[in-house]
Amino acid sequence: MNDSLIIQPFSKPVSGSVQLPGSKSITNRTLALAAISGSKVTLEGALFSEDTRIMVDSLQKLGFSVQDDETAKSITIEGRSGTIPNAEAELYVGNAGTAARFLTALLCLRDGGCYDLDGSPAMRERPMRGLLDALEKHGACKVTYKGKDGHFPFTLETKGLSGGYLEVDASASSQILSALLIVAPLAEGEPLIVNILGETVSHPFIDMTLGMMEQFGEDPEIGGHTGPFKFRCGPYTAPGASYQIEPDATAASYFMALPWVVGGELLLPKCGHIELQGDIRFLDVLGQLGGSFDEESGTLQVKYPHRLIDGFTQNFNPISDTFLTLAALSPLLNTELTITGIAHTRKQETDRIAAMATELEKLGQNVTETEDSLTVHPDVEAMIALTKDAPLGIDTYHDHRVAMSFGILGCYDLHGDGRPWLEIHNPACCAKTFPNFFDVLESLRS
Ligand SMILES: O=C(O)C1=C[C@@H](OP(=O)(O)O)[C@@H](O)[C@H](O)C1
Ligand SMILES: C=C(OP(=O)(O)O)C(=O)O
Repeated sequence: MNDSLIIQPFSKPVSGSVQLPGSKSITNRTLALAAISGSKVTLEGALFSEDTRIMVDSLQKLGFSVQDDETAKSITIEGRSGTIPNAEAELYVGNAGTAARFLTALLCLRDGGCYDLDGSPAMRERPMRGLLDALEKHGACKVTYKGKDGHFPFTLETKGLSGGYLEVDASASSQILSALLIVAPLAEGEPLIVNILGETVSHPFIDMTLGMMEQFGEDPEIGGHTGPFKFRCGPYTAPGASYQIEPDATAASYFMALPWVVGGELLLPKCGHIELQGDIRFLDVLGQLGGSFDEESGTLQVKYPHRLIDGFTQNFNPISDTFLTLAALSPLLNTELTITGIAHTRKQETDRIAAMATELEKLGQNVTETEDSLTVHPDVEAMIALTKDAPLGIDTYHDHRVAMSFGILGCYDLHGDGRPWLEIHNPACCAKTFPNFFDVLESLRS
């Protein structure tokens, strides 16, 4: 793919059906749960992208048998009942938050292992301390940092996970808690009780973890879904020989938004059956923008009979991966938009609040940031003036969601004559979760 992609606006309302990739979060959770189960499982409808490739490659380096078939979108993995086959490995987790946190916890199940872990430059800045401190304090590992304390790269000398009582600060990322919950039932001896210190962000992802642990035969004994959590001891059992992965609800958010931008309607097969992913609640946000949704045989139909353009305030903490989808469209609203609850996204692929603010300001929008919020005062006239002579370039900061969100905005026929006005730099960064995003968008145009 070229270094830059000029987005061709849609000259007529969109219609058609979008085949979405499998969920990143469910694919990488299934791989982690299956690896430490006593079962052989085939993931169907799995995501094939950078983040899941990293998980598959790492599990193979650790000695697990993992076979994948990208054409069939299936991955088969043989569980080793909590054993990590190889005692030594060098793992590279790129910028995959799920792989970084889930693998770190998984490794600690091995007594006497020594693993070197590193990530991309962005990952070296992302929060790991809550997880590493909890594991180290519990005696499950010794961590030697090779760069900045609390961050990648580090060496993990692992000692096995014992039962007892463990406290974790997961206020920087829910993945820290999810990682511990995934390994908790494999603790040796007495059951492991996991207690949360302070607030957790993105709580629907904790529900996803607990829901999938339940599918794999575990159920917390106490504390419900807010903790403390206590599981029985023993490996997981897969719910069957195959496991169907839901389509990715965050990826769906771009195509839920597209008909609002260009008119028309889209069909999203299997999106009517999404149960594990909180991001499907982005539909409630779009409902406030006039969206109407029908569900037939699991296919979700998205259309906008009334294109409401009033702005509003919304706490995006539970669905923070989708805040960029809405923020990028804010220039097309007619009143101010405020998004709150997103401080933790400053420590994700990039500082997402700063990235969105910078790019929206480039488009002439009046933007105010606080530590945990973003307010946009839309100014469509300024955007028209700034793009009248040539397409304006959007920087994407190696963040797939910045690229995809502004990609949807660029589909709007801003000048009324089909002239392109937005150019996405480094569109290939979508490979993290949705490698063919811009091809799918193009197919809808024709
Ligand atoms: O557990 C998961 O699969 C995820 C949890 C969320 O991370 P944070 O809890 O760090 O927000 C989300 O942003 C990420 O894309 C996927
Ligand atoms: C935050 C995200 O990813 P990660 O799994 O790396 O945290 C994301 O996909 O928006």
